[in-house]
Amino acid sequence: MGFMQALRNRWNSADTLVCVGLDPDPAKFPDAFVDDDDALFSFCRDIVDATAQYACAFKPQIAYFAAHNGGEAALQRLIAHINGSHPDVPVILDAKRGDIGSTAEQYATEAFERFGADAVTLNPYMGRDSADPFLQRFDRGCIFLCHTSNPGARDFQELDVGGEPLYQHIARTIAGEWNAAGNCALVVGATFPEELKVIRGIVGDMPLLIPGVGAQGGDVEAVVRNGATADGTGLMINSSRGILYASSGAGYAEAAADAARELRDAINRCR
Ligand SMILES: O=c1ccn([C@@H]2O[C@H](COP(=O)(O)O)[C@@H](O)[C@H]2O)c(=O)[nH]1
Repeated sequence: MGFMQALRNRWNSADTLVCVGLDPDPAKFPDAFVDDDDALFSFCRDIVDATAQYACAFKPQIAYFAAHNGGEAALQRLIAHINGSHPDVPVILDAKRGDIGSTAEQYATEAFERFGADAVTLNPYMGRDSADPFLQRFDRGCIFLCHTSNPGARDFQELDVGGEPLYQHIARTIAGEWNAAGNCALVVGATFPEELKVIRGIVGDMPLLIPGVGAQGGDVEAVVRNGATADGTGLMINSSRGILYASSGAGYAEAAADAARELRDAINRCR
């Protein structure tokens, strides 16, 4: 089954739009991991197992693994663990890749074969040929940056390009020309709810990955009101730090589960 179908199944069967972000930072780990040489994997595994029932997707951010010796091997084992123990929950590798075609081929192999991800985040800045190696993988999700959650998103993404802001041109191009196989989605920050509304109007029912609630302060109610599709789905609302570090004590996994459940419930109250 491809990423898009797995995502729709998960939205419906688990009744959740929560994407659990996996951004492991050893400096924030509970004391229980001080002497654990495999802490990146063990901490994330515990979070995954505690939150899977509330997740429509998991989103490991590659930088938090690649920053450490052995971290990429830990990421590989973590995704294998998710695929083995929680096979209904798709995995989005947040890597924001984008390069000339021959290099992009290698990045596609990295995401889908080496790491076994179901979808990957991509930067569309280098254009169609940089995206083709990913778009041709019909069973995998290609999630392109459209309007990001950070303050600097305005620097380039809102520049006028021929009568409309660049982010709207990106949304229109990807929803139209690039989405022939129906395997595209967009990243839109929760911190820009008005832009989210405009993007939803352009892309129809295309799934949107929404970072920026929780630690970045995005408003859940505004996200659901402006971003959900008519059937109350269409969104993967990500929280990373707000779930991972809900507690630094011995009950970190239970606290993460509580945070994920509370986010699911807050979202569902608005649907
Ligand atoms: O526009 C974007 C694109 C990606 N991200 C990533 O999402 C998470 C957010 O983490 P929080 O702790 O929930 O703030 C992180 O992995 C970012 O790299 C984003 O924030 N904004």
